[in-house]
Amino acid sequence: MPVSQYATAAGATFDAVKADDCPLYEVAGLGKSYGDAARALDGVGFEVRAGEVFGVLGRNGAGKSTLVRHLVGLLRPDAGTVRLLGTEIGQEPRKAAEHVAYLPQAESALSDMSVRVAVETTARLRGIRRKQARGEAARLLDELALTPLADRRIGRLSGGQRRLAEVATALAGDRRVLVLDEPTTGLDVDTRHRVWGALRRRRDAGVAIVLVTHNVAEAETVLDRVLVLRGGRMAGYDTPGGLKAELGDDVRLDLAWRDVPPEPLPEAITARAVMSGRRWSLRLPSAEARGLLSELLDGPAFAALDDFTLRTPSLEDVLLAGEEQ
Ligand SMILES: Nc1ncnc2c1ncn2[C@@H]1O[C@H](COP(=O)(O)OP(=O)(O)OP(=O)(O)O)[C@@H](O)[C@H]1O
Repeated sequence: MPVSQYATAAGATFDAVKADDCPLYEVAGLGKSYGDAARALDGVGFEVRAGEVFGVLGRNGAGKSTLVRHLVGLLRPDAGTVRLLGTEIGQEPRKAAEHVAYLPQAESALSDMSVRVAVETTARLRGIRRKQARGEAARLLDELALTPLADRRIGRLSGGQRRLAEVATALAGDRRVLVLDEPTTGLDVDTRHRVWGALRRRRDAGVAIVLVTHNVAEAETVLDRVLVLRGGRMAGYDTPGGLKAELGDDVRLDLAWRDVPPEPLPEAITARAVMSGRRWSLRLPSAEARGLLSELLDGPAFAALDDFTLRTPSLEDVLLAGEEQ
């Protein structure tokens, strides 16, 4: 298999499969049930290539964690196959251990270590020599602004600080595949952006990143391709732009009322808006949205409006689309 050298932001180099070579992951017809419950995954198939951030999106219970646990060899499929670098993962579980860094939703194994020791130890376990591991840990902590917390025990950090330390350990050791389940949960906005930046740099260095996240609006800036899961089935598989194009020329109209919404309102609004207290939101064809908005702005309802926005669809709208129809 042809390989080429990529340098990562952490300073190390390693052989990574080129983006246009064979995919790192090939998943076909994946199915999984937990006992008698409905299928957690059904007929899921996709590829993940080097040098891309591949997003797995979906609502709670859609099957995202079940899917990534298959990618790292922690679950065996009931149906279908998961291939990593051409080999079926169940037949060679060591391959995942060798090439993939996995960040689960909750990581407790590292609680007793300091941040620095956890990152260094993870790098060592991933085959990096002691001196290099020390250097890599220092660079990683610096990159993620964790240096001030380097000597604190992970178990004694705040929830967000702990999550960031766990992200740092996932990035240690320059793995060619990162499988990250909700890496930014609990992180503040600056820290989330720092993590997105770190992921982008690794993607640019040829690393393949599988990313599960509920921070869809932000993740959109980093995602190259996306798999949308709904009830364990594939509801979309494309670039963010391709998925949004499927929504046609629809736009989203968000309305925030000062107090109680006035009556009467156009039925086109009341019948279709998703209402969350004073905030209403609806997706509709752009021409209709413009008409409705000017009707609202010209009528008595205008005085009751606190704010409104009319915008083109986002990836969040793609996720919402199946629920609204
Ligand atoms: N260990 C388990 N035993 C039984 N059912 C499970 C188990 N783990 C998950 N499930 C079920 O499988 C389905 C998919 O769960 P999964 O955790 O993969 O969803 P998810 O998309 O990761 O959700 P979330 O966004 O809430 O993390 C859900 O219906 C869930 O209840």
